[in-house]
Amino acid sequence: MTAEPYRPEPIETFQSPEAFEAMRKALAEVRAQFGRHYPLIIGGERVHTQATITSTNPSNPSEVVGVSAKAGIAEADAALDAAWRAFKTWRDWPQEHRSRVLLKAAQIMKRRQRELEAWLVYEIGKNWTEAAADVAEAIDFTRYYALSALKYKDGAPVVPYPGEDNEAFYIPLGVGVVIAPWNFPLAILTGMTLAPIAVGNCVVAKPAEDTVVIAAKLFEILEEAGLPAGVANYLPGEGGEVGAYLVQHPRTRFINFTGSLEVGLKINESAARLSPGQVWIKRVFLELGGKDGLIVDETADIAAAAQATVQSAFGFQGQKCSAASRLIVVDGIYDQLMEQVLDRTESLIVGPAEENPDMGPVASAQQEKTVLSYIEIGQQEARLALGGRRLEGGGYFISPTVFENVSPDARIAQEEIFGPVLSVIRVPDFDTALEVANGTRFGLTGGVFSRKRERLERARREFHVGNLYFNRKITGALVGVQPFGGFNLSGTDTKAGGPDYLLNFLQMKSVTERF
Ligand SMILES: NC(=O)c1ccc[n+]([C@@H]2O[C@H](COP(=O)([O-])OP(=O)(O)OC[C@H]3O[C@@H](n4cnc5c(N)ncnc54)[C@H](O)[C@@H]3O)[C@@H](O)[C@H]2O)c1
Ligand SMILES: N[C@@H](CCC=O)C(=O)O
Repeated sequence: MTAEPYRPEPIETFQSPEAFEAMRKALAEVRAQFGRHYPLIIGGERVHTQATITSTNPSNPSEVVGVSAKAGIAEADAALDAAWRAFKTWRDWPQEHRSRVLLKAAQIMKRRQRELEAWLVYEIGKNWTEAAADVAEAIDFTRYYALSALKYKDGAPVVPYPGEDNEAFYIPLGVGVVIAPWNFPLAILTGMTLAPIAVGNCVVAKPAEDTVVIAAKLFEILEEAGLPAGVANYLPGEGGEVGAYLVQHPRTRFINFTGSLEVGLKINESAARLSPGQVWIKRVFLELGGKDGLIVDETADIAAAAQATVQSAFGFQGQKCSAASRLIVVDGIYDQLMEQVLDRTESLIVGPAEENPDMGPVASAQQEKTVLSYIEIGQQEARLALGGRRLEGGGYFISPTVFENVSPDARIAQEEIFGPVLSVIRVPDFDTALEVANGTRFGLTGGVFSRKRERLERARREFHVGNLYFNRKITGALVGVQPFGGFNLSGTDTKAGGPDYLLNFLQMKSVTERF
């Protein structure tokens, strides 16, 4: 098999007239397809249900982007059956053949890049570049896992032993359940689905309720790429119902979950309990929330720090697990830095995602409610320096919000808000900054702006997060370049897009023959 070596896709910024025009065209074409129905896909069959999920445009919630079928318990059982049937053959496909299907899927995504971006703009309110980053990451995951899978095909070396023929090789686990969030609804769903599939497993995938249409597009692409029926089953439904059912099911072998801490803990507990008839210990991978801190010390490049802060805090309206939600500033440069942070934040344009503003709407009515409730809490705990308002317009628009004088143990400094709200904490020195940065129950991303080598080296050792960045923004990990996943209650540090990720979905078998 010949394939280009893996390299991350460049992320389109739409500066060229060609890219700009292509995106305008894609937006118009996608808009013309609003309101379509998407059935479940179980064992390759289209399954329509009485119940449905309606996906709307957060920039204008009266617009229906699409409607999906909604799985219940019967469909979940059927999907697990279909996946186990498909597993009987998929597990034995030569690795090159499996990888080839994924490489083809990546190529189809690339051909449909602008269209997929347009769906993301409409369905979840990403501006064009954020949508482009999501699609590029989906392509990256697909190619990276397709190629990484090849390294396991010949098993692992073992030490020779006299009189015996010994070998150790990898086999897939079986059928797993993928439960995805809405915030990277293409990239994360693609990565969590295709990693296990790449090495011979089959999955039942439940996308988030708010992003069923872009998920349906992924399944169209997998089918077109030649993935056999039943290997990946598309099963939108309610998390608390069908998601919870799949998690506890005795025939679920592993659970690949990305989402909130609250749901992740429920899943962990449920999966740990043995269901009647279950003959394995479920593997559970949880990638959860963050309360990510960015430290700026008195030696930092202030303009660069201000720019990175605003990008990290407000990109995709702060709805990234990696978003900077705490800015921890050492006293000496506080006023200078804050002047620039506030200036930059104030100049951000918020509006319908289709118009490619700096910030679109938050994702849903529920998100809007949660973020506004934290803004209210913030007004009691700290000083509102900027924003703090719902904006005019039909969508879920919230102004980028900055709180100053935030105490390290305030709720807005400890709880994940998952919206455009930045808490600024002033500290006397770098030692305190590090202590504050580590002072939450999470440990996902973090950053330091400093020109002092010894401080960067100390942070390298002591800043306890899965993804640490120096002198740059703290979002936008690239597949294969920055393996992604957090410590503490941010999850199981599964490291999506990392060199060992696929091992999570394999088990090693050792066979000895006495000569
Ligand atoms: N660490 C990471 O890599 C990462 C990446 C993206 C998002 N996140 C986190 O995801 C969260 C935002 O996403 P969200 O709002 O979609 O999260 P969520 O936990 O509300 O939902 C995630 C998924 O779980 C399903 N679900 C809900 N209840 C369930 C239950 N009882 N059993 C099984 N499934 C259930 C939902 O339907 C959805 O598909 C944030 O906390 C964010 O930090 C983490
Ligand atoms: N991997 C993404 C975040 C995913 C979670 O929301 C980043 O690095 O910014």
